[in-house]
Amino acid sequence: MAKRNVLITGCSSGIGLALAVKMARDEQKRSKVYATMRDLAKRAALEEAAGGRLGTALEVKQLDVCDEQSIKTCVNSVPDRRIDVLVSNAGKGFIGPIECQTIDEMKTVMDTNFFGLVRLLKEILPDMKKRKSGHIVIINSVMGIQGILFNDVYAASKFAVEGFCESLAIQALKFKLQLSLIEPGPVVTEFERKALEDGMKMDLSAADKEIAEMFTNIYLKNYKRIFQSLRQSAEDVAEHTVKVILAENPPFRYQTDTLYTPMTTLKYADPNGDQPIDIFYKMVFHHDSLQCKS
Ligand SMILES: NC(=O)C1=CN([C@@H]2O[C@H](COP(=O)(O)OP(=O)(O)OC[C@H]3O[C@@H](n4cnc5c(N)ncnc54)[C@H](OP(=O)(O)O)[C@@H]3O)[C@@H](O)[C@H]2O)C=CC1
Ligand SMILES: CC1=C(/C=C/C(C)=C/C=C/C(C)=C/C=O)C(C)(C)CCC1
Repeated sequence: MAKRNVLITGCSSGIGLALAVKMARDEQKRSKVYATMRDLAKRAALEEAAGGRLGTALEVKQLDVCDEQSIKTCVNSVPDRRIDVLVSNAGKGFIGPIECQTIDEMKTVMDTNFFGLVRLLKEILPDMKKRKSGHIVIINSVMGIQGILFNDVYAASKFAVEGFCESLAIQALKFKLQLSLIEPGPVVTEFERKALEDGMKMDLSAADKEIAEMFTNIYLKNYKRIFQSLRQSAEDVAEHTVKVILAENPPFRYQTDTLYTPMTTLKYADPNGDQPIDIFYKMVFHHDSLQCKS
């Protein structure tokens, strides 16, 4: 069987790096991995982790999901432009009260997390459709299904991906293409460190006192602890993603951590949408009265 070409975005750290290395280390040598990143100055960690697979099963390439020309140049450099599996992983977190975030900052989050995927597909989907083969794998988030306090814009960017993919999956089926959304819960990566660092130095003067205190004393104070205790590792998420990539009939949605299944199930179980909001409200403000409405 011919090797499949796998292009992954955002491989300078975290899930992208772990997945690129895992795919390249496959003992059956089933894949050629194009591990991309926007800033090649950050390639050392990936190259070290790839070890002997570098230059054979894994090649490092530049790709910025916010730059159409960089996507085109990267895709054109792949033999016959043949990408069998596209893993859209590049993304950024963003936490805090919206009063303290600028529209430009919000646009960067949407531009990376949502339009980044759209740009990739505009370049890669037409070839997949012509070949009538291809698998599009998106590292999305449980926050694409259920929003969480102080993640308003990040959750919106991940919800946008869900709506886009639900629509596209119908067309994809017509062309025999597969589309899979990977939905991790918290994962300890640079994502967590960067979001916490930005949150800690956020100017909260535009928010009212109650909201500023809630963000500092409830959200930021518990953030590290919640991420440390309820998290998965990037390697764990990569392991699950490899299974989805190699599956004969890959699922449309795949949650990497069953811990979050009750949260997402509740969302679908209550058509009024009140229960998840009620539970999160109690979780944050009234831990003592945490129970489902009957
Ligand atoms: N960590 C978590 O808790 C969770 C993460 N996710 C999702 O997983 C994905 C990977 O994140 P994770 O590994 O955790 O975090 P990391 O911060 O470790 O990795 C994010 C990667 O995306 C890259 N990136 C950011 N902007 C661009 C861009 N414009 N073009 C190309 N690459 C870019 C970063 O590059 P650079 O180093 O240059 O910034 C980095 O390589 C994201 O989509 C995130 O939303 C989903 C659920 C939970
Ligand atoms: C910190 C914190 C909470 C949980 C945060 C979680 C669970 C974040 C998940 C982030 C993810 C999944 C990011 C990537 O996509 C609660 C429970 C709201 C209570 C207040 C403090």
